[in-house]
Amino acid sequence: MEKITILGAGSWGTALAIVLADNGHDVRLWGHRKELIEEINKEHKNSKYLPEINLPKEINGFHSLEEALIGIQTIVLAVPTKAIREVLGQVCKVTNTPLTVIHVSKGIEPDTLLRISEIIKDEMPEALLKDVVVLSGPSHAEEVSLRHPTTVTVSSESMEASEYIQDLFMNQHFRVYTNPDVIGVEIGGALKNIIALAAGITDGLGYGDNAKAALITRGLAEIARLGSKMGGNPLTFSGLTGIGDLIVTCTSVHSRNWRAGHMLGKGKNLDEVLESMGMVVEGVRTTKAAYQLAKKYDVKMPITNALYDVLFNGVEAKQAVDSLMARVKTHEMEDLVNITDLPNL
Ligand SMILES: NC(=O)C1=CN([C@@H]2O[C@H](COP(=O)(O)OP(=O)(O)OC[C@H]3O[C@@H](n4cnc5c(N)ncnc54)[C@H](OP(=O)(O)O)[C@@H]3O)[C@@H](O)[C@H]2O)C=CC1
Ligand SMILES: O=C(CO)COP(=O)(O)O
Repeated sequence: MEKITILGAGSWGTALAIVLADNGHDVRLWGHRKELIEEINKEHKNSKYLPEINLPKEINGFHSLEEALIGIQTIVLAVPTKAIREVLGQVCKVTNTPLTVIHVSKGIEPDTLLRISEIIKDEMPEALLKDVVVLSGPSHAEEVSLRHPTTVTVSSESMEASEYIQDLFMNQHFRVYTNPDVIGVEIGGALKNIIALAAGITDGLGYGDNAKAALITRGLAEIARLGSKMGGNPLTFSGLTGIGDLIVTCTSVHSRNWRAGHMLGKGKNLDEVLESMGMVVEGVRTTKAAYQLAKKYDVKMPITNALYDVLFNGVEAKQAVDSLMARVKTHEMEDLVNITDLPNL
């Protein structure tokens, strides 16, 4: 049995607390809202984020970060990307113990263009950081908390750390793979949210499955184009953290990004949508970051650019789709195959 503290008592932090509690670990769930922590401890519920679920009584909620970290060597960081620096800053003030940091967030920081493992290294002194491990894959909290079959991948520069985390989480309902490609895993997990927003938009506009299949496929092409230029293994994008997460996020009603996109497609404006969600929609900030990354790496990302125009430049969703369809003709495998090398079929 290990002692683990999860930072962030939202949907995903709470669902992962259930997995770890089911595996017999001593799980502490830290959240910054006192009422929520009291509800977890007294009623074994998290009514805001997973209202249908009764939590295992073994999950202990903490409101004091200092108390939550006493005797702890492993933490799970389950807050939105934009809160990571703030939370880690608080962590570094209240512990002296080197930590294995498992992060489960899916985003990229605009402007710095750092991936989450890079933000963690940037924010924590080396003496406090033992290992960084990312856990990612097609895994909606709503289904994990019901113990429905789910598969994810963990990745770290240290295979030993990856295998340690694999063992912590793995059970009959939650199957964990390892993959040494941290860049590919983090880029796939972050960028699929952009495509999910776009898929929500086309669904909201009333376009059908053809449009969604096109977005998933061409979305994967642009994610893989950027991700491999950044140093990711192209094969990672055909795995759980690439196409796997892209499928689940673009097709599931649980997806916050898809739901936000759906409202945009129905004509709501971005502020109204984010206000009504009450949960993090990572794809919005990540669209900004990916737009900047595409420029930096000189990679074509037409779907990302179109979504950027809808979110930040006031372009109508339908007009953005029309412009994507009217792009100059091209070869499907434009970056992978030199057209003159193709066999003359
Ligand atoms: N939900 C899911 O199925 C999955 C989510 N993820 C990723 O996990 C990350 C978290 O997502 P998710 O759990 O869905 O998000 P939620 O919006 O459900 O929960 C986020 C939690 O973080 C808390 N929080 C926000 N800012 C701070 C802060 N500054 N200090 C302390 N706590 C803070 C929120 O508190 P408050 O209530 O006050 O807002 C809330 O408890 C995201 O990056 C997401 O992409 C990954 C896989 C699956
Ligand atoms: O990453 C997720 C599922 O794997 C969750 O996606 P959403 O944030 O869109 O709900």
